[in-house]
Order: sequence, then C-alpha cells, then structure tokens
Amino acid sequence: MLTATDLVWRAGPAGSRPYVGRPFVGRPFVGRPIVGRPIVNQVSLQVARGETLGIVGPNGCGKSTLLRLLYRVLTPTQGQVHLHGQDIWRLDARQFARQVAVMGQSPPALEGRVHDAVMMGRYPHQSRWSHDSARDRAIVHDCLQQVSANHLANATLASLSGGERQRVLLARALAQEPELLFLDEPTNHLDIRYQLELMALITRLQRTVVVVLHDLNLAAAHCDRIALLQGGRIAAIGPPAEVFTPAHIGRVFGVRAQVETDAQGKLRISYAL
Ligand SMILES: Nc1ncnc2c1ncn2[C@@H]1O[C@H](COP(=O)(O)OP(=O)(O)OP(=O)(O)O)[C@@H](O)[C@H]1O
Repeated sequence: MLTATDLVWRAGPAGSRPYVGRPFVGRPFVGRPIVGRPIVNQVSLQVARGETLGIVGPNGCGKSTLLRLLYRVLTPTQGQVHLHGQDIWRLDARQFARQVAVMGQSPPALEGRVHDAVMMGRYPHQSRWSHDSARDRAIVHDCLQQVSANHLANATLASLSGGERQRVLLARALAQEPELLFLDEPTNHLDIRYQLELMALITRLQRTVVVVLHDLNLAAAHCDRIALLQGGRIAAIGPPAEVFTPAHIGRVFGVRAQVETDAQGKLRISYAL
C-alpha cells in the first residue's frame, strides 16, 4: 500500500533554511536543495496493508527524516512515495489526512484541554462549518479509553506528564481513524508498563503501522518486519530474526550483541560494549 522508491533527502548548506514543508497542507517545494550530505540515501521500501514495519538504527542515522518523507512533511530531493499507487504529494490534503495519522517525536507546544486536542483528530472527517457530532464525541471517548486516558479528558494539556501527553497524542492520531499510522519513538517518556501496553495496543489495532523505535526487543516483539538504517541507507530489511543478528547489530551500532530465542519463540537481544 505504501511504496518508497529511491528516496534521497539532502540537507541544505549550513545556515540555510531547513527544507521542511507543512503537514497535510501546501505544495511540494520547487527549489530543492542540491548540495549538502544525503541524510536519507537511496531508500526503497514497501509497507503492506496491515503490516507493522519498525525502523531502527543509531542516533542521527535518518530515521525521523525518513518518516517525515513518508508522511509528507519533507519533500524528497529525489525519489517518490506512493500510497495505493498515487504520489502522496498529488493527493488532496484532507484526503491524505483521512488515511494517514502521525504521532511525531516533538509536538509543538500544546494548549487547551485533552478532549479538544483529541477532537482535532476528527477535523479531516468534518466539513468546514460542521459541529462535532455525537459520533465524533463517541470516537474521542473511545480513543481516550484505548490509551487509558479518559480520566484526563478535562485536564489541560500543559498539566500533563510526558507519558500522559504521549498517550493523548496517540489518542488524537487514532481519532483520525487512519488506515496508516506513523509513530516516531512512541514509547518515549513511558514507564515500562505503558511501553508494553502501547505496543500491545498498536498490535491490536490491526492497522498498517510504521514505527521508529530504539528498543530492539520491543521492535522484535511487535514488528512484522524491521528496516535497519545506517548512515541514511537501509543496512538490512526483513523479519526481526533475519535483521537482528549479532553481525548486523554489531556492525550498525558498534556493540557486541547476543541474540537468543526463548521458549515462546521470542527473540531476546542483549548487548554490551
Ligand atoms: N532540517 C534539517 N536540516 C539539516 N540537517 C538535518 C535536518 N533534519 C535532520 N538533519 C540531520 O540529519 C541527521 C539525521 O537526523 P534524524 O532526526 O533523521 O535522525 P534519527 O535517526 O531520527 O536520530 P535520533 O535517533 O537521534 O532521533 C542528523 O544529523 C540531523 O542533524
């Protein structure tokens, strides 16, 4: 359903404006950067319907940049992204937002109440002058329930802890009822219980998910396939057991890794310097 072909994204020269577009609005940049090192370099991948693809790799290897290219915030210097065979930049913004939701890494300062923030997820489904319907309110209630945050509905966003905010942002993404969900380090700030709960929820959703994760064991347990990135390129892609080998982990992260399979057939990865 999602296909990226030969994606390249180069940062502009030092001091130039970052080449960042707006989510869901605007047109592709005309003046594209032609200098600077490639941050994402010749990346091609496909994500099938219902699949969870994990993107892992060391700090600064281009994971978030790749995700931004896939969810139409950055325009590629070269290459294309297609959703159901259509170039994502040719889709109408509202049409794109009905299909794709994003839980990003560092959301802008949030104001207002939790309930209203989650209701924003319904905007792509509403006409410009329509009010929130009973169905919209039911969906918001249900999404907050899914992330165990209904008790926060009337709280102000400014009063939330980092972990509570993450859960509310996920609820907002779910309220969009997307078929494709992009998550950039969704377990940031979450305690271990909520990390497991959130990953279990993502699995239960049975949506198509592309998720950036740092925890290799979480990625192994919850992703159908893994794309291991190094220096903006895909170093390995495939099922967790094929990608998370001591050789791959050692080469990409510079650590000694041990990979075992437990009695339930789950991978257990441990590492040391
Ligand atoms: N708008 C930009 N302009 C210039 N350089 C950028 C821009 N965005 C990202 N970079 C650079 O691209 C590289 C990759 O950044 P990116 O955020 O994609 O890495 P990452 O793999 O997500 O890292 P982390 O694991 O630390 O979150 C970094 O060196 C970063 O400084």
